[in-house]
Amino acid sequence: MKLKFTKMHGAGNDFVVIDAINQQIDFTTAQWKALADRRFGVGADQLLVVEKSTNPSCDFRYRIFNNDGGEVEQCGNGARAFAKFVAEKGLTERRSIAVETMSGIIAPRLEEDGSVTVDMGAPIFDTALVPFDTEGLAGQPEGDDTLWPLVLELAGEKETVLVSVLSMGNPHAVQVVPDVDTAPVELTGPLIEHHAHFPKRVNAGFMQLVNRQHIKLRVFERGAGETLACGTGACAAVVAGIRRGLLDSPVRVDARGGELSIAWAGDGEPVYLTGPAVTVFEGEITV
Ligand SMILES: N[C@@H](CCC[C@H](N)C(=O)O)C(=O)O
Repeated sequence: MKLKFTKMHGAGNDFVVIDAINQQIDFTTAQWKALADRRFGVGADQLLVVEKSTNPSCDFRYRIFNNDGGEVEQCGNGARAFAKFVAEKGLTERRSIAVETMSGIIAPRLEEDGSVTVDMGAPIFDTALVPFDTEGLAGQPEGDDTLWPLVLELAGEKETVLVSVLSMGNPHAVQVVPDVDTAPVELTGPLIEHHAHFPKRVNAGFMQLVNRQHIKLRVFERGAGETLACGTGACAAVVAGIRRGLLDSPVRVDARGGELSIAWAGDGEPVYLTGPAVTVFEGEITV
């Protein structure tokens, strides 16, 4: 079967975007994985699928598959690419759309300057919903109920890292590091991703505070490894920093592939993610 696709990126987090409204798609996990493969396929951190929604208050349904073939709940940079894709393909005339995802409705809006702002919904702190199993963990530090001590096993040695645990529709564990360039992202990222206390695995964020409205961030993503940017990771890091009293909204987030901006007014309020969405090329592949 021949499949038409568009290669896009958002601050270097790259995607294969597929119109499943005008094409019939019924892929196995192995086929998703093959398409995302950087040597044998097109190559992408995530595959994004555009579908019709059955929810009358939504314009589209948005499905997300990680590079490892697994379907996941949310993707922030992908949401910006999604909004640009449906506009460029003429699938909608609207500049603001409501999009059904596995973890609720999000609302991307195309800005005049070409960037996209997404209402990502409110962060979730209930550990059962992240999901995060707190049984057997040592006591939490005073002041923030989302901060947890996580014990990692590194070459037989135990090391405790303090992580803020929350969900942006998908699970995140964010820690503050002195310098993102020397942070042990490749070493501890996989250990955090697969930590036994996260039954659905987790995205591991490493943030460096530059000032109260500016951070640097690296994210070791669940199912994709370290990416050049992670939109939900940026939302989670800023929410964690504001809750810990370290940051003030809005916050500029420097990822390795570009700059994002995050605004959040506090508990119960939605997080707004603004950043670029770029079309790289169109293609057709036999799958
Ligand atoms: N790159 C994304 C997040 C994609 C999903 C993530 N790897 C997960 O498994 O939850 C973003 O921009 O948010």
